[in-house]
Amino acid sequence: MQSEELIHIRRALHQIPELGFEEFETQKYLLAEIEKLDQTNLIVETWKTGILVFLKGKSPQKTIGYRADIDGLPIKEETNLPFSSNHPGKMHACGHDFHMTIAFGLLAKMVENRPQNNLLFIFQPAEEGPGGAKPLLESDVFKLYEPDIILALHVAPELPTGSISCKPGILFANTSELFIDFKGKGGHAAYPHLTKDMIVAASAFVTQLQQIVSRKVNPLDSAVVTIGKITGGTVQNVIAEEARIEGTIRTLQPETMIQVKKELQNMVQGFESIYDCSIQVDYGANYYQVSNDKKYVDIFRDALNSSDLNWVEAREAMTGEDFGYFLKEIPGLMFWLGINSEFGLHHSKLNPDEKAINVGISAGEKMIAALEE
Ligand SMILES: CC(=O)N[C@@H](CCC[C@H](N)C(=O)O)C(=O)O
Repeated sequence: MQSEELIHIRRALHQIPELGFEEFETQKYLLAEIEKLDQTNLIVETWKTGILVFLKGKSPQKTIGYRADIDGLPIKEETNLPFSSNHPGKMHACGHDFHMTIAFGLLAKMVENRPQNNLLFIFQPAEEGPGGAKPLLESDVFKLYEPDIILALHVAPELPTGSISCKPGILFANTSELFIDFKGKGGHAAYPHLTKDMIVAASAFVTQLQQIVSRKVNPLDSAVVTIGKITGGTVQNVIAEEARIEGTIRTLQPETMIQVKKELQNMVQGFESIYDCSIQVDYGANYYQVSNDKKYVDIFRDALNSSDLNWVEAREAMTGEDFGYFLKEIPGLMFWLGINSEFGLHHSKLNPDEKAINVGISAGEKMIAALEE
Protein backbone atom coordinates (compact mmCIF):
# COMPACT_ATOMS: atom_id res chain seq x y z
CA MET A 1 0.00 0.00 0.00
CA GLN A 2 1.36 3.41 -1.03
CA SER A 3 2.31 6.01 1.58
CA GLU A 4 -0.26 8.45 0.11
CA GLU A 5 -3.06 5.93 0.64
CA LEU A 6 -2.00 5.44 4.25
CA ILE A 7 -1.81 9.18 4.82
CA HIS A 8 -5.29 9.50 3.33
CA ILE A 9 -6.55 6.84 5.77
CA ARG A 10 -4.79 8.49 8.72
CA ARG A 11 -6.30 11.87 7.91
CA ALA A 12 -9.77 10.42 7.43
CA LEU A 13 -9.53 8.69 10.82
CA HIS A 14 -8.12 11.84 12.39
CA GLN A 15 -11.26 13.72 11.36
CA ILE A 16 -13.65 11.37 13.16
CA PRO A 17 -12.39 10.94 16.74
CA GLU A 18 -14.89 9.21 19.01
CA LEU A 19 -14.87 8.45 22.73
CA GLY A 20 -14.61 4.99 24.27
CA PHE A 21 -17.28 2.52 23.11
CA GLU A 22 -18.76 5.18 20.81
CA GLU A 23 -16.37 4.47 17.92
CA PHE A 24 -19.18 3.64 15.45
CA GLU A 25 -17.96 5.78 12.57
CA THR A 26 -14.38 4.65 13.13
CA GLN A 27 -15.44 1.01 13.11
CA LYS A 28 -17.47 1.52 9.94
CA TYR A 29 -14.56 3.27 8.22
CA LEU A 30 -12.06 0.58 9.18
CA LEU A 31 -14.41 -2.24 8.15
CA ALA A 32 -14.82 -0.63 4.72
CA GLU A 33 -11.03 -0.39 4.29
CA ILE A 34 -10.52 -3.97 5.49
CA GLU A 35 -13.15 -5.13 3.00
CA LYS A 36 -11.02 -3.77 0.13
CA LEU A 37 -8.26 -6.28 0.99
CA ASP A 38 -8.11 -9.79 -0.47
CA GLN A 39 -10.44 -11.71 1.83
CA THR A 40 -9.22 -15.23 0.93
CA ASN A 41 -7.40 -15.89 4.21
CA LEU A 42 -9.15 -13.35 6.40
CA ILE A 43 -11.80 -13.71 9.06
CA VAL A 44 -13.25 -10.40 10.22
CA GLU A 45 -15.22 -10.20 13.46
CA THR A 46 -16.60 -7.27 15.42
CA TRP A 47 -16.69 -6.92 19.18
CA LYS A 48 -18.66 -3.92 20.49
CA THR A 49 -17.13 -1.00 18.52
CA GLY A 50 -13.88 -2.90 17.94
CA ILE A 51 -12.73 -5.25 15.18
CA LEU A 52 -10.70 -8.46 15.14
CA VAL A 53 -9.05 -9.52 11.88
CA PHE A 54 -7.60 -13.02 11.74
CA LEU A 55 -5.16 -13.75 8.91
CA LYS A 56 -4.52 -17.44 8.44
CA GLY A 57 -0.80 -18.15 8.03
CA LYS A 58 0.73 -20.43 5.37
CA SER A 59 1.78 -23.13 7.84
CA PRO A 60 1.01 -21.75 11.27
CA GLN A 61 2.77 -22.77 14.44
CA LYS A 62 1.42 -19.90 16.47
CA THR A 63 -0.73 -16.77 16.34
CA ILE A 64 0.87 -13.35 16.67
CA GLY A 65 -1.45 -10.61 17.91
CA TYR A 66 -1.09 -6.94 17.03
CA ARG A 67 -3.27 -4.49 18.90
CA ALA A 68 -4.20 -0.89 18.03
CA ASP A 69 -6.47 1.29 20.15
CA ILE A 70 -9.09 3.30 18.29
CA ASP A 71 -10.69 5.91 20.59
CA GLY A 72 -10.11 9.66 20.78
CA LEU A 73 -10.13 12.14 23.66
CA PRO A 74 -12.55 14.87 24.82
CA ILE A 75 -10.11 17.60 23.74
CA LYS A 76 -10.86 20.52 21.38
CA GLU A 77 -8.31 20.32 18.56
CA GLU A 78 -6.16 23.44 18.00
CA THR A 79 -3.76 22.26 15.31
CA ASN A 80 -5.39 24.26 12.47
CA LEU A 81 -4.58 21.36 10.18
CA PRO A 82 -6.78 21.15 7.06
CA PHE A 83 -7.87 17.67 8.21
CA SER A 84 -8.65 18.69 11.81
CA SER A 85 -11.32 16.87 13.78
CA ASN A 86 -14.87 17.13 12.43
CA HIS A 87 -16.22 16.10 15.81
CA PRO A 88 -16.43 19.19 18.02
CA GLY A 89 -14.61 18.87 21.33
CA LYS A 90 -13.01 15.56 20.36
CA MET A 91 -9.54 14.86 19.06
CA HIS A 92 -7.09 12.07 18.34
CA ALA A 93 -4.66 13.70 20.75
CA CYS A 94 -3.06 10.44 21.82
CA GLY A 95 -2.10 9.26 18.35
CA HIS A 96 -4.66 6.47 18.04
CA ASP A 97 -5.28 7.59 14.42
CA PHE A 98 -1.63 6.63 13.85
CA HIS A 99 -1.99 3.38 15.78
CA MET A 100 -4.97 2.35 13.62
CA THR A 101 -3.33 3.38 10.34
CA ILE A 102 -0.12 1.52 11.15
CA ALA A 103 -2.06 -1.60 12.16
CA PHE A 104 -4.08 -1.40 8.96
CA GLY A 105 -0.97 -0.79 6.82
CA LEU A 106 0.73 -3.78 8.44
CA LEU A 107 -2.36 -5.92 7.88
CA ALA A 108 -2.45 -4.89 4.20
CA LYS A 109 1.24 -5.84 3.82
CA MET A 110 0.70 -9.17 5.52
CA VAL A 111 -2.30 -9.96 3.31
CA GLU A 112 -0.10 -9.35 0.25
CA ASN A 113 2.84 -11.26 1.67
CA ARG A 114 1.30 -13.91 3.88
CA PRO A 115 3.53 -15.07 6.77
CA GLN A 116 3.87 -18.64 8.02
CA ASN A 117 2.13 -17.90 11.29
CA ASN A 118 -1.40 -16.70 11.91
CA LEU A 119 -1.87 -13.04 12.71
CA LEU A 120 -4.62 -11.44 14.76
CA PHE A 121 -5.12 -7.69 14.32
CA ILE A 122 -7.08 -6.15 17.17
CA PHE A 123 -8.68 -2.72 16.75
CA GLN A 124 -9.60 -2.12 20.38
CA PRO A 125 -12.04 0.49 21.66
CA ALA A 126 -11.95 2.61 24.80
CA GLU A 127 -8.28 2.68 25.77
CA GLU A 128 -8.55 6.19 27.20
CA GLY A 129 -11.46 5.01 29.30
CA PRO A 130 -13.34 3.12 30.56
CA GLY A 131 -11.01 0.41 29.20
CA GLY A 132 -11.73 -2.01 26.36
CA ALA A 133 -8.86 -4.45 26.82
CA LYS A 134 -10.15 -6.26 29.89
CA PRO A 135 -13.67 -7.02 28.62
CA LEU A 136 -12.26 -7.90 25.19
CA LEU A 137 -9.86 -10.41 26.73
CA GLU A 138 -12.81 -11.99 28.54
CA SER A 139 -15.00 -12.14 25.43
CA ASP A 140 -15.85 -15.39 23.61
CA VAL A 141 -14.81 -13.97 20.26
CA PHE A 142 -11.32 -13.14 21.51
CA LYS A 143 -10.94 -16.62 23.00
CA LEU A 144 -11.61 -18.12 19.54
CA TYR A 145 -8.48 -16.48 18.12
CA GLU A 146 -6.37 -15.96 21.26
CA PRO A 147 -2.79 -15.13 20.22
CA ASP A 148 0.38 -16.68 21.67
CA ILE A 149 2.33 -13.41 21.45
CA ILE A 150 0.99 -9.88 21.53
CA LEU A 151 2.51 -6.66 20.16
CA ALA A 152 1.52 -3.00 20.18
CA LEU A 153 3.04 0.43 19.82
CA HIS A 154 2.42 3.89 21.20
CA VAL A 155 3.48 7.10 19.51
CA ALA A 156 6.14 9.15 21.31
CA PRO A 157 6.08 12.88 20.41
CA GLU A 158 9.42 13.60 22.08
CA LEU A 159 11.35 11.06 19.99
CA PRO A 160 12.56 11.81 16.45
CA THR A 161 10.95 10.06 13.52
CA GLY A 162 12.85 6.87 12.73
CA SER A 163 13.34 5.91 16.36
CA ILE A 164 11.89 2.98 18.24
CA SER A 165 12.12 2.84 22.00
CA CYS A 166 11.51 -0.13 24.22
CA LYS A 167 12.72 -1.95 27.32
CA PRO A 168 12.15 -5.22 29.11
CA GLY A 169 9.96 -5.12 32.22
CA ILE A 170 7.75 -2.22 33.22
CA LEU A 171 7.20 0.35 30.47
CA PHE A 172 3.93 2.00 31.60
CA ALA A 173 2.51 2.53 35.08
CA ASN A 174 -0.44 1.12 37.02
CA THR A 175 -3.27 3.63 36.83
CA SER A 176 -6.49 4.42 38.59
CA GLU A 177 -8.96 7.11 37.68
CA LEU A 178 -10.13 9.24 40.59
CA PHE A 179 -13.49 10.97 40.99
CA ILE A 180 -14.25 12.65 44.33
CA ASP A 181 -17.59 14.26 45.18
CA PHE A 182 -17.86 16.70 48.11
CA LYS A 183 -21.22 17.50 49.70
CA GLY A 184 -21.60 20.24 52.33
CA LYS A 185 -24.06 23.05 52.88
CA GLY A 186 -24.48 26.03 50.55
CA GLY A 187 -25.58 29.54 51.41
CA HIS A 188 -25.05 33.28 51.07
CA ALA A 189 -21.48 34.39 50.30
CA ALA A 190 -21.67 36.89 53.15
CA TYR A 191 -22.55 34.25 55.79
CA PRO A 192 -19.79 31.63 55.50
CA HIS A 193 -20.16 30.64 59.18
CA LEU A 194 -23.62 29.25 58.37
CA THR A 195 -22.38 27.03 55.52
CA LYS A 196 -20.03 24.16 54.75
CA ASP A 197 -18.12 25.51 51.78
CA MET A 198 -17.16 22.71 49.36
CA ILE A 199 -15.00 24.96 47.15
CA VAL A 200 -12.75 25.52 50.16
CA ALA A 201 -12.83 21.83 51.12
CA ALA A 202 -12.09 20.60 47.57
CA SER A 203 -9.30 23.16 47.05
CA ALA A 204 -7.61 22.13 50.29
CA PHE A 205 -8.03 18.48 49.32
CA VAL A 206 -6.28 19.02 45.97
CA THR A 207 -3.31 20.63 47.68
CA GLN A 208 -3.10 18.09 50.50
CA LEU A 209 -3.34 15.19 48.03
CA GLN A 210 0.13 15.98 46.70
CA GLN A 211 1.58 15.28 50.11
CA ILE A 212 0.63 11.63 49.75
CA VAL A 213 3.24 11.45 47.00
CA SER A 214 5.79 13.73 48.64
CA ARG A 215 5.44 12.58 52.27
CA LYS A 216 3.87 9.12 52.40
CA VAL A 217 5.24 7.22 49.41
CA ASN A 218 8.86 6.08 49.59
CA PRO A 219 10.77 8.45 47.28
CA LEU A 220 12.37 5.40 45.68
CA ASP A 221 8.91 4.22 44.55
CA SER A 222 7.29 6.30 41.84
CA ALA A 223 3.79 7.75 42.14
CA VAL A 224 1.84 10.58 40.54
CA VAL A 225 -1.52 12.02 41.55
CA THR A 226 -2.95 14.50 39.06
CA ILE A 227 -6.22 16.37 39.30
CA GLY A 228 -7.24 17.44 35.82
CA LYS A 229 -10.67 18.88 36.52
CA ILE A 230 -12.47 20.74 39.32
CA THR A 231 -16.14 21.65 39.22
CA GLY A 232 -18.38 23.18 41.84
CA GLY A 233 -20.64 26.06 42.71
CA THR A 234 -23.26 27.94 40.77
CA VAL A 235 -22.52 31.68 40.92
CA GLN A 236 -19.88 34.00 42.37
CA ASN A 237 -21.82 35.10 45.45
CA VAL A 238 -23.17 31.75 46.59
CA ILE A 239 -21.18 29.36 48.73
CA ALA A 240 -20.98 26.01 46.97
CA GLU A 241 -22.82 23.09 48.48
CA GLU A 242 -21.10 20.63 46.15
CA ALA A 243 -17.78 20.24 44.40
CA ARG A 244 -16.14 17.50 42.36
CA ILE A 245 -12.53 16.79 41.53
CA GLU A 246 -11.43 14.39 38.79
CA GLY A 247 -7.99 12.97 38.31
CA THR A 248 -5.79 9.95 38.03
CA ILE A 249 -3.28 8.05 40.17
CA ARG A 250 -0.15 6.48 38.65
CA THR A 251 2.33 4.13 40.33
CA LEU A 252 5.07 1.88 39.04
CA GLN A 253 4.28 -0.85 41.59
CA PRO A 254 0.78 -2.28 42.25
CA GLU A 255 1.57 -2.15 46.01
CA THR A 256 2.18 1.60 45.83
CA MET A 257 -1.27 2.02 44.27
CA ILE A 258 -2.79 0.22 47.27
CA GLN A 259 -0.81 2.48 49.61
CA VAL A 260 -1.86 5.70 47.83
CA LYS A 261 -5.52 4.67 47.97
CA LYS A 262 -5.24 3.81 51.68
CA GLU A 263 -3.69 7.21 52.44
CA LEU A 264 -6.37 8.89 50.34
CA GLN A 265 -9.10 7.14 52.34
CA ASN A 266 -7.47 8.41 55.56
CA MET A 267 -7.49 11.92 54.13
CA VAL A 268 -11.17 11.57 53.24
CA GLN A 269 -12.03 10.69 56.85
CA GLY A 270 -10.01 13.63 58.13
CA PHE A 271 -11.60 16.06 55.68
CA GLU A 272 -15.11 14.83 56.44
CA SER A 273 -14.47 15.63 60.06
CA ILE A 274 -12.68 18.98 59.59
CA TYR A 275 -15.02 20.34 56.90
CA ASP A 276 -18.16 18.70 58.28
CA CYS A 277 -19.10 17.27 54.90
CA SER A 278 -19.52 13.95 53.13
CA ILE A 279 -17.02 12.77 50.54
CA GLN A 280 -17.58 9.97 48.00
CA VAL A 281 -14.63 8.47 46.15
CA ASP A 282 -14.96 6.53 42.90
CA TYR A 283 -11.83 4.96 41.43
CA GLY A 284 -13.31 4.54 37.92
CA ALA A 285 -11.18 2.53 35.52
CA ASN A 286 -7.97 0.90 36.76
CA TYR A 287 -5.24 -0.32 34.38
CA TYR A 288 -2.55 -2.85 35.08
CA GLN A 289 1.09 -1.95 34.34
CA VAL A 290 2.51 -2.59 30.87
CA SER A 291 5.33 -5.06 31.43
CA ASN A 292 7.33 -6.26 28.44
CA ASP A 293 8.68 -9.78 28.09
CA LYS A 294 12.49 -9.71 27.96
CA LYS A 295 12.70 -12.56 25.43
CA TYR A 296 10.58 -10.65 22.92
CA VAL A 297 12.32 -7.32 23.57
CA ASP A 298 15.63 -9.06 22.76
CA ILE A 299 14.18 -10.53 19.55
CA PHE A 300 12.79 -7.10 18.61
CA ARG A 301 16.08 -5.30 19.31
CA ASP A 302 17.99 -7.86 17.23
CA ALA A 303 15.42 -7.62 14.43
CA LEU A 304 15.90 -3.85 14.20
CA ASN A 305 19.65 -4.00 14.68
CA SER A 306 20.57 -4.31 11.02
CA SER A 307 17.92 -1.79 9.89
CA ASP A 308 18.05 1.98 9.53
CA LEU A 309 15.70 2.38 12.53
CA ASN A 310 17.24 3.96 15.58
CA TRP A 311 16.83 1.90 18.78
CA VAL A 312 16.54 3.94 21.98
CA GLU A 313 16.56 2.06 25.28
CA ALA A 314 13.41 3.30 27.05
CA ARG A 315 12.79 4.32 30.65
CA GLU A 316 9.55 3.63 32.50
CA ALA A 317 6.81 6.19 31.94
CA MET A 318 3.91 7.13 34.20
CA THR A 319 1.48 6.89 31.29
CA GLY A 320 -1.09 4.12 31.51
CA GLU A 321 -2.37 1.67 28.91
CA ASP A 322 -4.95 -1.07 29.19
CA PHE A 323 -2.65 -3.04 26.88
CA GLY A 324 -1.13 -4.02 30.26
CA TYR A 325 -4.04 -6.48 30.62
CA PHE A 326 -3.02 -8.22 27.38
CA LEU A 327 0.57 -8.51 28.58
CA LYS A 328 -0.58 -9.85 31.95
CA GLU A 329 -1.97 -12.90 30.10
CA ILE A 330 0.01 -13.12 26.87
CA PRO A 331 3.77 -12.55 26.51
CA GLY A 332 4.85 -9.79 24.18
CA LEU A 333 5.73 -6.14 24.17
CA MET A 334 4.70 -2.57 23.58
CA PHE A 335 7.14 -0.08 22.10
CA TRP A 336 7.32 3.67 21.59
CA LEU A 337 7.40 5.03 18.03
CA GLY A 338 9.04 8.44 17.52
CA ILE A 339 6.72 10.95 15.82
CA ASN A 340 8.65 14.18 16.43
CA SER A 341 5.84 16.49 17.58
CA GLU A 342 6.54 19.78 19.34
CA PHE A 343 3.38 19.23 21.39
CA GLY A 344 2.97 16.13 23.52
CA LEU A 345 0.35 13.46 24.10
CA HIS A 346 -3.07 14.78 25.22
CA HIS A 347 -2.20 18.23 23.87
CA SER A 348 -4.65 20.05 21.60
CA LYS A 349 -1.79 20.80 19.16
CA LEU A 350 -0.27 17.31 18.91
CA ASN A 351 0.91 17.00 15.31
CA PRO A 352 2.74 13.75 14.53
CA ASP A 353 5.11 13.44 11.59
CA GLU A 354 3.31 11.28 9.02
CA LYS A 355 6.60 9.77 7.88
CA ALA A 356 6.47 7.77 11.12
CA ILE A 357 3.58 5.69 9.75
CA ASN A 358 5.90 3.69 7.51
CA VAL A 359 8.45 3.42 10.30
CA GLY A 360 5.81 1.81 12.53
CA ILE A 361 4.78 -0.59 9.78
CA SER A 362 8.37 -1.50 9.05
CA ALA A 363 9.10 -2.19 12.75
CA GLY A 364 6.02 -4.45 12.96
CA GLU A 365 7.02 -6.28 9.76
CA LYS A 366 10.54 -6.92 11.06
CA MET A 367 9.23 -8.27 14.36
CA ILE A 368 6.73 -10.57 12.65
CA ALA A 369 9.50 -11.83 10.33
CA ALA A 370 11.80 -12.41 13.33
CA LEU A 371 9.08 -14.42 15.05
CA GLU A 372 8.88 -16.76 12.03
CA GLU A 373 12.37 -18.07 12.78
C1 LIG B 1 -0.97 6.52 26.75
C2 LIG B 1 -1.95 7.30 27.55
O1 LIG B 1 -1.88 8.51 27.55
N1 LIG B 1 -2.89 6.61 28.20
C3 LIG B 1 -3.81 7.22 29.09
C4 LIG B 1 -4.64 6.16 29.76
C5 LIG B 1 -5.72 6.74 30.66
C6 LIG B 1 -6.27 5.77 31.64
C7 LIG B 1 -7.33 6.35 32.54
N2 LIG B 1 -8.34 7.09 31.84
C8 LIG B 1 -6.69 7.25 33.60
O2 LIG B 1 -6.67 8.46 33.44
O3 LIG B 1 -6.22 6.72 34.61
C9 LIG B 1 -3.07 8.04 30.14
O4 LIG B 1 -3.61 9.06 30.60
O5 LIG B 1 -1.93 7.70 30.53
